[in-house]
Amino acid sequence: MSENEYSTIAVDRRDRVGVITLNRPEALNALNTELMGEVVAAAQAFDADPGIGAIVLTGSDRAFAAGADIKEMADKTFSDVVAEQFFGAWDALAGLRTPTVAAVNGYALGGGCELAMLCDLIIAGDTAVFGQPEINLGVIPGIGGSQRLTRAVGKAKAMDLILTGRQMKSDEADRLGLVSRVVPAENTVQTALEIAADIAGKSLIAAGLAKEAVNRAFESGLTEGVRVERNLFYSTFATDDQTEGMAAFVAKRRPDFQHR
Ligand SMILES: CCCCCCCCCCCCC[C@H](O)CC(=O)SCCNC(=O)CCNC(=O)[C@H](O)C(C)(C)COP(=O)(O)OP(=O)(O)OC[C@H]1O[C@@H](n2cnc3c(N)ncnc32)[C@H](O)[C@@H]1OP(=O)(O)O
Repeated sequence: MSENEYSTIAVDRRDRVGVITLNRPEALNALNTELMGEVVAAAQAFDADPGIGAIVLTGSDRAFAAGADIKEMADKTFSDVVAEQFFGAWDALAGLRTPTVAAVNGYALGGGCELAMLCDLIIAGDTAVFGQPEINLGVIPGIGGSQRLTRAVGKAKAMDLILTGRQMKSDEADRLGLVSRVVPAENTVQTALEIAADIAGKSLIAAGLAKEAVNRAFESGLTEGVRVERNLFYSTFATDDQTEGMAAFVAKRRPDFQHR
């Protein structure tokens, strides 16, 4: 779809940074099937564009996303949700090569917190609140929240947040390592754009390999993870970017990465 054909998101491009803004303010950016489909379509389009080196995902001042759309789920049955192909959308986001940066102000709850945790970096405004309140609805996190939150903050805090459904403010999220940085809410998006532009100025190949290596830590034991990292490191020496990067340092000049 072209950038102006989306109805639940706004899509923008700032040089080498793709920007996706959730745009369902009437429902605090609740994640319904239409919105998730559009987010994935826009993100995959940016991911396929060699001119894009990073993707920023953001919402409004009041809400990044207040969760999956409860009104869309309320009448679903066990068979309905088992049959839904909804999870494919989330798997597609998790599989992006391009580094992703979530810029979070306001509510990131349930699926909203899970969506932020699918991103590689989370830049939180000081008004951001995170949580997995699904238990209040008689359900549990369903898109990785119990897995990614536990790996991010540890069992004790994850159990606290998931069993009580409480909200966690940005300072606690920062202390626990759930978020990358906390900034004044008025600076959240601009800071995320600046960080994304910084990443987009690196070698796109090296950034993709670095992302794969870090994510492998979620999937492997230490020995296997170090082995994978080592092979990915070796592979950087097959790229022109490694040659250019190291030659630029020696010559005391900025590298001109060509992403190959
Ligand atoms: C994904 C959909 C589809 C597909 C089917 C397949 C199902 C299986 C796949 C889905 C798996 C999902 C897994 C996920 O882990 C599950 C969840 O995310 S469950 C939802 C978790 N989130 C919440 O429980 C938060 C709910 N919201 C609130 O508690 C409050 O709104 C708030 C955030 C504390 C803010 O409170 P207030 O400031 O008082 O604002 P309001 O409550 O009045 O809200 C304003 C307006 O927005 C509507 N709204 C808010 N949150 C949601 C939501 N999650 N879904 C739908 N609508 C929401 C709210 O109803 C108000 O609208 P209005 O009533 O004025 O029309």
